[in-house]
Amino acid sequence: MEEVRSTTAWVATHSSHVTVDFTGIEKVAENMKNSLPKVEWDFEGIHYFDNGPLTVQYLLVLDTLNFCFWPDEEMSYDHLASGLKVTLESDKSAFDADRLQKYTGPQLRKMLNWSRPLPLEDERVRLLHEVGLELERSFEGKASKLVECCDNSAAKLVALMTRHFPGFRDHTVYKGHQIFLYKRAQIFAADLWGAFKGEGYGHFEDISSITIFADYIVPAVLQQLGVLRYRSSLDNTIKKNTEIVSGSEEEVELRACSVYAVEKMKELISKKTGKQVLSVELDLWLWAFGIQCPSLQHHRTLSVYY
Ligand SMILES: Nc1nc2c(c(CN[C@H]3C=C[C@H](O)[C@@H]3O)cn2[C@@H]2O[C@H](COP(=O)(O)O)[C@@H](O)[C@H]2O)c(=O)[nH]1
Repeated sequence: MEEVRSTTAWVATHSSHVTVDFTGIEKVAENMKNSLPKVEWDFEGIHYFDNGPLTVQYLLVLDTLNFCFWPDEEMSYDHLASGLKVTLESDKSAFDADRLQKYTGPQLRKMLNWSRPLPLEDERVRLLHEVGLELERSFEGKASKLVECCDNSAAKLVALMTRHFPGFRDHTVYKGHQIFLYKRAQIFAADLWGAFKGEGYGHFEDISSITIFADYIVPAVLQQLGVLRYRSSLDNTIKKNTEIVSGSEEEVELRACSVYAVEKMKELISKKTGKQVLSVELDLWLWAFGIQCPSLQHHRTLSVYY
């Protein structure tokens, strides 16, 4: 995760389209210092949970598919989480590694109770197959084995995920430098931590090492809070819902500056309160705020990473 931290900081100090506003960070930190808002994991009540290895399998499948909902206005993360939950409740072997390798687009639609093609459906199917195959080859088909290999380290888990599953390698090149964001790999660690309440499969000694998960909701919230400022051309692009190309300077800056800004916010809140704040806690608060704000306009990039 050090790579995520240092490379996103590099983007923030070389950015052309997005600026991190330290006065904005100061204001948010000042507001938060007296009442650190805690958002419960699964505040929506949409996830599968049985306190065992099947929950780990569920979360891995969920985060394999946890990207790009916006092209269909009615599709959202909630549909995915609850659709997979219902599927697993009615068929406990639905996410066995051999079955993951065989799903088709129409079968995935059925799982999510969806009648039209899903956004990036072929990519979703390909990534499911990839995860099933590698789980079978290296982890006896079980996501729980993968987690057991990590010695209660979230950093090790992210490293293992990105080593074994190419679809989780969320990195890019910006102004000649390799930038790491690792959104879905980190969110998998955070989901385990949240679901198991920091115990069992969710026990990570270094949960403080993970950063926020750079998606399309958090940058929009940060802009609304005055923490990020956009150049007018980027602002117009977002307001007009014009697509931003994956890997473009604008896209990388939106994501990387979000990670960097929340790291700075976290340091400031910790300094003001004398208490350790986690990026994952700030992320959940920002994200929950964002999805409850339907007028929030976010950037649109077709991507399998977020
Ligand atoms: N930064 C950040 N991004 C997150 C999440 C989550 C869900 N986390 C669950 C874990 C525990 C909680 O109870 C949450 O339910 C999804 N996303 C991203 O949002 C986008 C979908 O948005 P919309 O189109 O409106 O459904 C998409 O990029 C998706 O990947 C998060 O926590 N943090």
